[in-house]
Amino acid sequence: MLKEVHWRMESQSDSKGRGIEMSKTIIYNGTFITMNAESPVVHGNMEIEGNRITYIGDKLPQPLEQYAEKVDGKGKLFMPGFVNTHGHAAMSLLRGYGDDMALQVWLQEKMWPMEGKFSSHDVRIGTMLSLLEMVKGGTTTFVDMYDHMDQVAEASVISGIRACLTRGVIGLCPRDVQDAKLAEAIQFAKNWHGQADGRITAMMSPHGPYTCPPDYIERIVQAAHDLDLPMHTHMSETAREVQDNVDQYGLRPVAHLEKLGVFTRPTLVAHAVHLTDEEIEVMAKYDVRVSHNPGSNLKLASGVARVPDLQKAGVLVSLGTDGAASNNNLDMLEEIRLAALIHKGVSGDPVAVAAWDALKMGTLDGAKSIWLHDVGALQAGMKADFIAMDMDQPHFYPRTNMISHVVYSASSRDVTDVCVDGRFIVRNGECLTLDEEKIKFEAQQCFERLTAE
Ligand SMILES: CSC[C@H]1O[C@@H](n2cnc3c(O)ncnc32)[C@H](O)[C@@H]1O
Ligand SMILES: [Zn+2]
Repeated sequence: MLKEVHWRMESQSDSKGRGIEMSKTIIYNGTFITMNAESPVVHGNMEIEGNRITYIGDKLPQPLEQYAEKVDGKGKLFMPGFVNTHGHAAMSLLRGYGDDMALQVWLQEKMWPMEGKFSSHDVRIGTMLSLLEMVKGGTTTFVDMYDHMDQVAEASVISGIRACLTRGVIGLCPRDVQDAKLAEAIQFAKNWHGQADGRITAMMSPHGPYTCPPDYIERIVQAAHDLDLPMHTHMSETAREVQDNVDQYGLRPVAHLEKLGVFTRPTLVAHAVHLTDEEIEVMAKYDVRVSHNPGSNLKLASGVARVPDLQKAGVLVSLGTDGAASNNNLDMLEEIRLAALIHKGVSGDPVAVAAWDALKMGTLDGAKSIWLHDVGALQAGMKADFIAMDMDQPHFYPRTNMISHVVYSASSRDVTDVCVDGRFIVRNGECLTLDEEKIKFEAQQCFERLTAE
């Protein structure tokens, strides 16, 4: 499954026999969306040394021949890779298995029975299928909450992607099972946080307030304190969830999680669709970050999150796909476009989420949402996580506004190259690190075995 890819630094001599350190890469003659508001689009060159961008601008820091790798950027649009801030990668095995259902029915009648049969092999293959789709579509960082997380971490390392991973725990089980799941989540975080040159980070995750009893959530918060890790959870996804929370605990989910101390840790919540003005204020006060999942929320008929109100209140909002069983793809360009479109439609305000804001949610704000402060923009000093798109397509003409073209016209099929941490993992549309044919074949086998059992 793992393709051998060799990366070597070239060392050469110049005409006078002096050694030249050929360790840098230059992308020349390109168009770059930087995500820096002061110079959002740059025409010129980007220099990379190791895993960092060392220069971006219209100059050439050193003569072209002195670069170890030279990439002709003509006809290519470069931008930061997408940051998918919520998902369950292994669920791509259940793509198309339960459509046109509301969340609770979908979970209880379709997903949970099938997930109960998942082996660690299934999680590995499902995750690899998702990784292929994500990297080929330009995602360079993803968040994943699931079970058998060692498989997810190993697959992520093999693929070369950047990942923020968490063993999600559901606490609707006897105390000894709760204990075992929490111990597993702690061990996973201890083993993997900071691994792969820092490409892997970890969080602690109660699945949601409706699947974890209050005392269990408190214990998970304590573990997050002990490990100094952030929290990630589903929250206020459906109106029914909010009403059930009020009926069971006398509080809406935000007050409930606040009471349990969740927001004393840095927190990223997924969905946050059903919020009051007061809840938005509380979230802003605690700097709670929101992963907005418009595709999944529309498909499960959960509603539309109050993104413009959250942003006005100062809440950092990013974008996630959720799993492929509720989306049904992992295409961040689609989420970016949906974010830019649905909030205009719902509010009647054409700038409710403008193109630039949607693109920022899918890149720079996504990175910030998971506390990565050197990812998400093309700028000297930032990590070299970027993608290239083929601009020589009809839908990129005329050359009016490249940001508009990416948000409103582009497709994930336009992504040609993907670089994470200074290493190309997709070139000319082909994933260099994962064996696509083998993974597709094995994913089909997993699905057939799961549904035959
Ligand atoms: C404990 S591992 C993750 C768990 O989450 C389930 N899941 C997938 N999508 C959603 C969603 O939109 N809301 C709530 N829970 C979701 C998945 O089936 C796994 O069991
Ligand atoms: Zn989810």
